[in-house]
Amino acid sequence: MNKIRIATRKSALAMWQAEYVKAELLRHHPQLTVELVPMSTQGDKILDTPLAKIGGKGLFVKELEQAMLDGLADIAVHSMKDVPVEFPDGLMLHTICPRENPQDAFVSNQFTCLDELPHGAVVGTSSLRRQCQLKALRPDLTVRDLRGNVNTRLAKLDNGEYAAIILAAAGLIRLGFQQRIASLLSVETSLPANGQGAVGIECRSDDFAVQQLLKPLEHSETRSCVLAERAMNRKLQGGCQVPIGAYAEIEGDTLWLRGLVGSLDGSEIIRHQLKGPVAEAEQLGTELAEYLLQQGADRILQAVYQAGL
Ligand SMILES: NCc1[nH]cc(CCC(=O)O)c1CC(=O)O
Repeated sequence: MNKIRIATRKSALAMWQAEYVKAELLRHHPQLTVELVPMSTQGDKILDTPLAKIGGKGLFVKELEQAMLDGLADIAVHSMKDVPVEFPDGLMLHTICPRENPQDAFVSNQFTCLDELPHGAVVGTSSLRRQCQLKALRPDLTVRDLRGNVNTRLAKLDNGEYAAIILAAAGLIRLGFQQRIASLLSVETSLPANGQGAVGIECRSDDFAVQQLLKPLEHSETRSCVLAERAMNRKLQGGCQVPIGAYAEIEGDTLWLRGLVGSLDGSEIIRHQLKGPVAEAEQLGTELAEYLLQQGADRILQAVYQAGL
């Protein structure tokens, strides 16, 4: 094995992440040749429809997966947040890299934080999870859909269409837009999405040569956290476009997992948290989901799906 081809989306953030993996691979294996194979996904092509309405899982990953199955690429680099909780036959999530800041960021040219927003202000986000938590805190706000990659979203804010927008801090930081972050939303205010801020690497399940080369890029703490968060989503059977938050932290040998499921208007939010051994990360995620389901999460999610999303 002397060459690795990386399938990646073409957005600036995806290219940054692929370049990061390329640099890490070369740092650990200086003899290796690494090539990027940029491609467009459905999620990149359909720009005029709110994400939640396009439906279908894996909107941002399917084409990359097909490229690996067809032997046109060896690995795919993803934002873990966009990766469905189940994998197609023949492919696996092999590596989870160190997490960037997992928080949501408040970005505005006029206001420094949520509390400063005037009554009825328009806030942009295309995430049902962010919408639900925003409306729970500030029912007066108008949440308006905001699609597009990070650069597009910032441009729409600058056009004056929104008083503020909410984005993942990780994407802004990676692209050098840290100074655009007016403030970070605490995880209590806006519980992140499962996998937010983490980069994952997918490869063919039987490609042991590539898997060997990927090993040094793995970050075991991030892996445990992301596995717990994904196990929660899997049990809830939530796609990436559902008002579900899941966030894990590690303190010593203990994993602390927080989760929530909410209604679109924020009028109802079911929250719970669990602590347990890091070694049982996935069981914790499943257990937390079971608790949320008992508390009525299934009823809330059914209502979300029936709203035609
Ligand atoms: N859904 C798009 C997406 N996928 C990953 C990130 C940010 C980076 C990350 O979470 O790793 C974003 C943008 C956003 O949510 O603002």
